[in-house]
Amino acid sequence: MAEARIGIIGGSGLYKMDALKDVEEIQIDTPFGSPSDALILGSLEGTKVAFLARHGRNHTLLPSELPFRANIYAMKKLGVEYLISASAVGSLKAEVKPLDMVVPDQFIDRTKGRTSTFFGEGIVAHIAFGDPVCKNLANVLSEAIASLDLPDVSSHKDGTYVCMEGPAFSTKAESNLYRSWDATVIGMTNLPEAKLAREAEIAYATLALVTDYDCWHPDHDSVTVEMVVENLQRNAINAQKVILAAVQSLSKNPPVSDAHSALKYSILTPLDKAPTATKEKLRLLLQKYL
Ligand SMILES: CSC[C@H]1O[C@H](OP(=O)(O)O)[C@H](O)[C@@H]1O
Ligand SMILES: Nc1ncnc2[nH]cnc12
Repeated sequence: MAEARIGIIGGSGLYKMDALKDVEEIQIDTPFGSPSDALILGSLEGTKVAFLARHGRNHTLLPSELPFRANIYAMKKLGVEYLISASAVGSLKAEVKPLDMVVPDQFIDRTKGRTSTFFGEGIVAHIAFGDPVCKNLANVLSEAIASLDLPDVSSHKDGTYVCMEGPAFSTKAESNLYRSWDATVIGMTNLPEAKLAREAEIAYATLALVTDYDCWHPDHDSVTVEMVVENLQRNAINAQKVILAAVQSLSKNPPVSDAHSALKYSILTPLDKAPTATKEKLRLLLQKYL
């Protein structure tokens, strides 16, 4: 199987990477079903990367329908060690404007019943998730933004991403509640991904691309898809520049990441006592520890 150390998951508006060369589409089967779409393997200025359109290339999957486990497992199968998520978000703070970029360091989970673990069926693991994002990978993203001159874009290092269930946007009461929690941005996808990436020992960080002020701002209309789409195109162009700069940095100086050994002290079940079928299903994640 072809390999890439760096993975990119493109969210709303980022369905492909224009600069990818020598592209190969790979249909990957996983014990958790099929990913959102074929993974696209290609070269970004000489560095091999794997790209996946989170909602499918034609945006056919709701946030609640995303096959998060299959997506992360497929990245792992290709050898991905660093995973960059590009995601559209609403802003919960006046100073974080549409077109700005945020590299969050925290998440709040407001999803409902999404499967966010590979474990179960006889193998119990509890990963540490106090720092849900790989700090070193997040720094690479922040430095990549800083290295570029992006008109009308301010960059915000750190911040809290509220992950809501959707697909409807928030009520004003909810939006103001999240503001009272000092949250920075809101989206519908990144938290299950971050958890599963950590279980798969993949360093994960988010490039959050602001499209709107959600519905709390007295001087701005409440978010609509039309409003989001208006900003997505410019965000997608900027995001590709940032990702390219980040990939170049990662290929020269791949940072250490605690995520790469996240399972070391997390598995409670003695693996010699665990069901063979589950060990086989999770072999890709567990092989270092078997
Ligand atoms: C099109 S607005 C709502 C939609 O956009 C974000 O998706 P992604 O994180 O994949 O960029 C948000 O989470 C919602 O899924
Ligand atoms: N306001 C918002 N709420 C949730 N997800 C979003 N994605 C983009 N804008 C959003």
